[in-house]
Amino acid sequence: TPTTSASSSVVSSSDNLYQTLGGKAKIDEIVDNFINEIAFDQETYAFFKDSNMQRFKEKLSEQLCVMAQGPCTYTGDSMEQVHTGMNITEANFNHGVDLFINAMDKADIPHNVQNRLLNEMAKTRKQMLYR
Ligand code: HEM
Repeated sequence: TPTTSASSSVVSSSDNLYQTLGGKAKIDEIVDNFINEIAFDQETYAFFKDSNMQRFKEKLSEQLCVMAQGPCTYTGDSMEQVHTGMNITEANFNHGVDLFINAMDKADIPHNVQNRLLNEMAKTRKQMLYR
């Protein structure tokens, strides 16, 4: 815990990401924007054409809340289970991340905060690629 004013400048990277993002309302806004990005993107939409987007919306919101250390429980399937059979390439993944960044931009999430969430998401990358 920072005890001096000199160290208070680093509090923004050790505070609660969920709160910094703006809680559940902001996460849901990002998820709505992301689904809109997917709907208008041929490459990524191809993966989702048979998906239940209402379920995706709920589970992704929970997952992001957990990744941001929010007060949520993830009730979906494991990342390996869900993405197996899709053969997601690194290019597909990176393109999906670009759409997610657009979704965060449209929700007015500052870039330093975006990077913190992206960093958490990147940790699960291996569970999704080439499966
Ligand atoms: C860090 C990045 C990602 C995260 C955190 C993530 C997370 C999730 C979550 C939470 C679900 C819902 C699980 C459930 O229904 O139980 C899901 C489903 C899905 N994801 Fe991802 N995902 C990521 C990347 C990707 C990428 C890059 C693609 C494809 C390009 C993709 C394609 C899908 C599809 C198609 C579904 C729906 C599966 C179905 O219809 O059952 N995901 N993802």
